[in-house]
Formats: sequence, structure tokens, C-alpha cells
Amino acid sequence: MMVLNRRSLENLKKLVPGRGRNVTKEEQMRVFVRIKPLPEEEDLLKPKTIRIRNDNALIFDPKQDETPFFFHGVKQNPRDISKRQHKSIKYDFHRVFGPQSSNEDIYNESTKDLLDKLLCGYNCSVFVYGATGAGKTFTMLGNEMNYGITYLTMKDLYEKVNEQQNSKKFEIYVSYLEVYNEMVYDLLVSDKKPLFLRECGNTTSVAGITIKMVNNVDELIEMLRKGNDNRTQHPTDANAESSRSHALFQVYIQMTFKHTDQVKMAKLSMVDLAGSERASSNKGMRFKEGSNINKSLLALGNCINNLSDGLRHIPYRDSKLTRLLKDSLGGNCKTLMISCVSPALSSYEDTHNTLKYASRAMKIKSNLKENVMSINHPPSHYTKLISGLEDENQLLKKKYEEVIKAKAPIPPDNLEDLKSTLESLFTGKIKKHNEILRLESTQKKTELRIFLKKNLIERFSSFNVKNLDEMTSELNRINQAIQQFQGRMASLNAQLNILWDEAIASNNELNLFIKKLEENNVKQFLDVDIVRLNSEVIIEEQATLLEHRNEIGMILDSNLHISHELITMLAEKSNEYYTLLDALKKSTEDMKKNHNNITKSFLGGLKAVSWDFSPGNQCKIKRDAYFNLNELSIENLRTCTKPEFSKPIKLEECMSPLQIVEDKLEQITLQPESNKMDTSPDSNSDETVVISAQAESLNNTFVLKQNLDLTSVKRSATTTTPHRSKPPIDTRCLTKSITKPTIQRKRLVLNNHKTGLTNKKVNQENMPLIMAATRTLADPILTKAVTKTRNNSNNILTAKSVNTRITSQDTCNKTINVKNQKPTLTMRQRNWL
Ligand SMILES: Nc1ncnc2c1ncn2[C@@H]1O[C@H](COP(=O)(O)OP(=O)(O)OP(=O)(O)O)[C@@H](O)[C@H]1O
Repeated sequence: MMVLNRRSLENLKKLVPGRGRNVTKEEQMRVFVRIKPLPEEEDLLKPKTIRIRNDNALIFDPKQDETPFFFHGVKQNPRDISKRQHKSIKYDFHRVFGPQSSNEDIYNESTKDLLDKLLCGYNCSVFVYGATGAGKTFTMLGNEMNYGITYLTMKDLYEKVNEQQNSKKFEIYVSYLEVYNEMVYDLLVSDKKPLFLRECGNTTSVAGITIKMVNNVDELIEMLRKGNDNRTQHPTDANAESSRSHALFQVYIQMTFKHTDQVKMAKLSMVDLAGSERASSNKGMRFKEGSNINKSLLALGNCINNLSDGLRHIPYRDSKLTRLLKDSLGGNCKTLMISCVSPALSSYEDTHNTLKYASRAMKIKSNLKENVMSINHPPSHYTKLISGLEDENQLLKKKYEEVIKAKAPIPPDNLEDLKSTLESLFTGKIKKHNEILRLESTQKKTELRIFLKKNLIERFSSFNVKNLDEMTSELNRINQAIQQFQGRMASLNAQLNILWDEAIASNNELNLFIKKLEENNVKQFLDVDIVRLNSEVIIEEQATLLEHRNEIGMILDSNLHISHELITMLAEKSNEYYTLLDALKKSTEDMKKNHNNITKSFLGGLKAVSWDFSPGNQCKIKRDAYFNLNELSIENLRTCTKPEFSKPIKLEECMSPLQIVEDKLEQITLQPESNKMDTSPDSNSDETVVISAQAESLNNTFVLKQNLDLTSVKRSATTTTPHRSKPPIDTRCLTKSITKPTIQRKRLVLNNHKTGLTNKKVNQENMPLIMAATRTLADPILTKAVTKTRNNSNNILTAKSVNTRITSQDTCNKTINVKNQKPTLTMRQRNWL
């Protein structure tokens, strides 16, 4: 037995019909009525709703007097139970079969003729219609004693096929399906799965239906038996073996004429409909089945009505049944309908309805066409045909691809699981990023605090401290704080290192997961989630950055506030000293000028500060330091590149405050008179102080800074004795406008005959002496009459009659501020450091 694809059969049907052979004939639907026998008692005692008038007519609901009946030879009084007017409706049919008619009688007078038509290449259909229990299945299938018309038809078909074997080659295929609860099932397979219907021109095909080739009648009967076994049957009120589905048994015959190579194809459909039923006591599943049966039979009734009225619109699409019977009812098909009725009074309504529909079906006409294909064509015909088919094939392929592309992709079953995995991976990423940024923020704040502490020491070292011991504990406290911060920096770096490794690992895991989603074509379903989660990462990062900047801003703001207070205090004192000097007639012209500049600068405020970020400018360094504090490694997190962790300030750059102060003094060395290289006009004087003002002073914006220094001693360009090299103290300032007077002393040469210190390093012993000398030098009050001569070229101020002489080799931008001890300035302690 061979199983063929239905599509190949359909394709065969599409072949060009033979020229002039497909003549269309209009045919009336042939309708037969079969009256079911009643049980003997009922048959004799009860009146019946049908009286057969002749072979082609019957009377429905005949008058009682016209139907006397006898029981045991005694005429019975007619009993009109319903006491109603009898309808006595006459119906004409192609044939009326009485209760005594056997299945064979029916076959011989109805279906047998169809076989000849079928073997001539016409499609034929037989369907049985009627109420439940009216005898449809009995007619169609029968039993072992009384074979149904399907069996008889098949038997005869093979007999005829065998008769014609010499002239024709036959191929016979069968399919068997049922429509149950508006679903189509294949009855030739035991695994029942619903099948889909496909419209193809005027015919409806069933996708995936089994079509089996049969070689003899036994195989065919076996197919039928197998299908019947699979059919849905349940007992109902009206029928103990009620068929709850519509069954469609189809036989496809392909006949090839051996002499002419002509091919004819025909299809025979045997349809056993489920019976219509009244809303009875059936409940649950039976009730649902009944509703669906009635629904499809109603649709069939509507189609019959429209077809009989000659209407153009036939509502075939209203049910699966009518879609399947489309070409059997009104198309290219010789159709035969056997209406089964019961004459029992209890079936009065059902019988009447069946007869009405059967009568209407009589009016249905179909257009019969021979399905003939000729293969006697010239070769050019086939070339054309093949090229046409190839074109069509290409077109269909293209359309198919378009449909596939346009077809909405189907989300995977485990989409929710994938979504939750994605969420948890992103949550991990957000957590790690947050931890890194917060730690980095702490690191930056610590760095800033170290810087500010250092700044504090520098600021302190600007002062001329009488007794270093007094400040030692304070300085040590600051030193300890710096060391603590440095320790914290080292630990933060270690933690950051670990966190970064974890973040990179978790990011790799996430990327791998997304890549797999992409490979499995699932990413498209999670794209929206990925965008949302990425936004959440960015939002979290930006929130942490904002918080960090706020904190840095607060620290800087406090520092600014303190600096402001300090400047204000210094200005007050400067003013106080100047006023005192002026009153004592000790003020010089230069002092007066400086005082005026200070006052002006105070009024000018920030406007007086020019921000020069050109390369090489110190301000650039300040700006970098400032902006760097405000940044976190967000960009690195995005690209997943581990940054170099902020290098903690080296210990040597954070020397103890005491060390710094000492170091500054240490830089001052004594030099023999002979080594001096002063070229000033007063170079003959043995006690000369070369005081140089900062070159940038008056013209640039550091007026404030410079003038706040009570005395600025500029190192002379001509004094070049090099001293041990030591990196300059970092003079980074947070904001230029509040830059404190900076002290940068390098390689100073101090000549002092009176002190007797020559070329000596400052140490613990000689430091008080050096300090005193420095103070004397720096304090204009204490210095002897200072005379100034301005050197036009390098802006050097020379002081005469001073015992001490200080020269510097660097004239660029390094200044020495030596402050007067009096009055002592006090700085407010702040907790924020
Ligand atoms: N012409 C007949 N001669 C003898 N018995 C009959 C005849 N018609 C029907 N019967 C019997 O009546 C009963 C019901 O018949 P059948 O099952 O064929 O009805 P049906 O119309 O197919 O009902 P359903 O639509 O519920 O399947 C069966 O037991 C069957 O044997």
C-alpha cells in the first residue's frame, strides 16, 4: 500500500484539460428518501407521519381517514392524538424507499449509476441526511448482514475497474476524515490531531490528511473498517450508537487510457452526516456535540436554501462541514442525497424538516465537467508548460520567502526564564558598578583631604614661628591624619582592584548571555528589556557621580570659606601695620603703593584674576587636579577597561609638618662674602639685602597674592650657587582666586657676617639664629632704613644698610614670604579636615 501526498494529486488535477473534451453539463441534484422501519408494535398500533404515495412521492402527515390500519385482522379506529388539522403535504423525490427497502435496493437504484459517471471522469458525491437515529449510518455502512451502500459501491467499483483493466490503468486512493465539534480529524491514523482546511480555488483541501493508495477491494474495505473504528460514537437518547461526527470517505481514481495516454481523474465522496437533534435531555459533552452538529447542519441547510434559490452567495464558510462539501453541493459534481426519515410520530418535526430540506435540495443544480487530461501534446507544449511552471515556482518561492520574513517570530517558551536571568545579570552589574564608584568616590575624597592637609602645612610653614615646639603637637596631629589617609588610600586601592576584576567577570558573563540570545534568535524578544536595563545602569552611575560631586563641592566650599576668612584676616592685619607705619612716618613709597594695590585688588575681587590655561601654565595643573577630583571611572566601566588606580600621594611628598618647616630653613645656607655675585649698585655694601619682588606681581592677577606677602624676597638671577636638588613643594591650589601667598624657596644663599654663619646647613642648633635672621630680613619694621632702587630689567629691589644679605638664583616665579611674627595669626580649627 502506497501513501501519496495530497498535493501531488492536486497538482495532477491542475494539468491542462484535454482540448474540447471538458464539456460542462447542468445536472439536478438527485434526492432519495428512505423511510426507516418502525418496531412491529409501533408500526401496527401507532399512526405514522408518512404515507408513501408512489415510488417518487410521499405524503407527510396524511389525514387519518385515508390511512385505516388493522391489527390481527380487525380495523382499528384511527386515533388523532394531537387533534390537529393534518398537513397532508405531498413531496416529490427522485425515489422514495419504503421501510422494507434494503441497502442493496437503495444502492442498485441510486449509487450504482454513479459509478459509471465516476469512471467517465466525473466527480460524484453521496451524502445521507436526516435526524439522529433516522438510519443514516445504517444506510451508509450497514452491518454484516446488510452491507451499506459504501461497501457495495466499493465492491462494484473494483468489479468495474477489473473489467476495464485492459484499456485503462487505474490508480485508486482513499482518505477518510471526520468533522467532530467543528474540528477535522484523520480517521486513517490512530493518533487523532486536528487538521487545518485550505482553500484552493473552488476546492477545499485538508492539510496533512492521509491519502492511501489501495490495490484491491479488500484493502479498501479494511481502510473503511479502520476509519469507522476511529469514528466518534456515543449513545444518545435517540440512538444507542449515535455517530457524533460527520464522516467523509473519499475515493480518488486516476485512469490512464492505455491507447491514447489520456488521463482522467475523478473523486467519489461518501458523506455520513451526524444527525440533527432537538435540545434534549443530553447534557455536558453530548449537549456540546449536539449544538455543534446542529450548527453545521444549519449551515448546510442554509447552503442548500441559497443554492436552490439560485443565489450567488452560498455561505459555505459558515462551517467546516459546508467548506468540505463545497464542491459536492454545487460545483463540478454529480451529487446524490439520501434523506433518512422516521415515520414515527415522535419524530414528526425532524421528519418534516428533513423532507423540507430534501425537497429544496431537489432544486440544486451542479455543473458537471469531465476531469480529462490529455498528454498527447507536441513537445513545444510541454516546454511552454514547464517554463510556465518554473516561473510560477519562482514566484511562489519569492512569495513564500516574503511571508516567512514578514511572519512574526514566535517567542520561545522559556522567555520569562530568560528575562529573569537577564534581570539578575544586570542587577549584578549595577551592584558592582555602584560599589566601584562609591569606593572611588571615597578614594577621591581621601585624596582631596590629603591635599588639603598638605596645603595646611604649607600655609603654616609660611609663617615665621617663634617657637617650633609650641606647634609640634599640632603639626604631629596633622601628620598622623595624613598618614591615616594614606593608609586608607592603599586599602581602597586594594579593594578597588578586586572589585574591578569581579565587575569585568560579571560583565563578560552578561555579554556572553546576550550573545547566546542573539545566536538563538531570541534577543529580539528581549531587546526592550536590554535597553531598559542599560538605562538603569547609566542612571545609577550618574546618580552616584552626582552624589560624589556634591560631596567634593561641599569639601571645597568649606575650604573656600576658610581661605576667605584667612585672607580677610591677613588684609586686616596688613592694613593695621600699614596704618601704624604710616603714623610713625616709617612707611615707604613702595609700601604705600603696595597698600593701594591691595585695596584695589580687594575691590576688584575675582575679576582681577585671569585664568590662563595655556600649556605650561601652572594653572593647567591646578585645573587638572580640580577636575580630576570630580570625575569617576564611568567611561572605564562602559568599556570595561580597568583603570590605573589613583596613585596615593607618596610619603615623601607628605613629610611631617615639622620636617617641612625645617626643610625650608635648611635650604638656607650661609655663603662666604667672596662668593656673592651681587651686581647691584650697592654691591659694595657689606650688608645688603637683595629683595626682589615677584616679577609677575603688578601686572598680572596675582597682585593679591603677592601683596599679601608683607615682604617678598625675590631670588636674584645673578646668585647661582646650586644647592642640593629637592623637588619643589607641590603648590597646587584649589582655586586661583583664593591662592594663599605661596612660599617657594630654592637654593637660597645667605651671607651674614654678623651672625657668623657661613655655608652652613640649618640644623636644630643654628635654626633659631637663622630664623631670627630671616625675621629681621623679612620684617620691614625691624630692618634698617631700606632704600630701594628699581632695576628696570629684572625688577629687583635692593635694600641698603642691612646686615643680612639674601640672594636667590631663581627669578622666575618663586617667591619667599617671610612673615612678621607680630601679631600672631590664629587659624580656626575645622572639623571637615
Ligand atoms: N432501514 C433500516 N432497517 C433496519 N434497521 C434500521 C434501519 N435504519 C436504521 N435502523 C436501525 O436504527 C438504529 C439507528 O440507526 P442509525 O445509527 O443508522 O441512525 P443514524 O441516523 O445514523 O443516527 P445518528 O445520526 O445518531 O448516528 C440502528 O440500530 C439501526 O440498525
